[in-house]
Amino acid sequence: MKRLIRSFGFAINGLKYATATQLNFRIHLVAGIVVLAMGLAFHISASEWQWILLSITLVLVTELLNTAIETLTDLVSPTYNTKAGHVKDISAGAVVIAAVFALITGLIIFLPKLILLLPHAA
Ligand SMILES: Nc1ncnc2c1ncn2[C@@H]1O[C@H](COP(=O)(O)OP(=O)(O)OP(=O)(O)O)[C@@H](O)[C@H]1O
Repeated sequence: MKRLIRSFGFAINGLKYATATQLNFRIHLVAGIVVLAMGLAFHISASEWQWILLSITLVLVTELLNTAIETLTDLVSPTYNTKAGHVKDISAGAVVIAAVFALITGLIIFLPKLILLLPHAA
């Protein structure tokens, strides 16, 4: 049990490090909170919540893995190296794919609800 709590503490340290050092992670965290608030405001359905939570999780997890890969790359290859550049670019590409997925999901769920709020939509 003590070991489990210790491991959890290390994981929390990782989250703190990513939040403190990565602007993109902070931006995605805030975007996730805004989307959660929108979900509450629009009373979205259980299946819509599942898509939203999956999207937020996917973006934050890829951001964290990207940060870990960037940090490891800097450690292994502090000077310029073409392969190190590819590793970072590929890792950043994974974040972009997750973010596009999240954006499209958000548009599918919230755009019709936002359009209904427009004055002429009634
Ligand atoms: N050691 C390196 N060798 C070759 N190219 C590199 C190296 N480090 C970075 N690059 C190139 O510069 C880009 C930006 O690298 P950087 O480490 O600044 O990532 P970043 O996404 O800007 O990081 P951060 O999230 O910290 O702002 C990489 O995607 C890669 O193309």
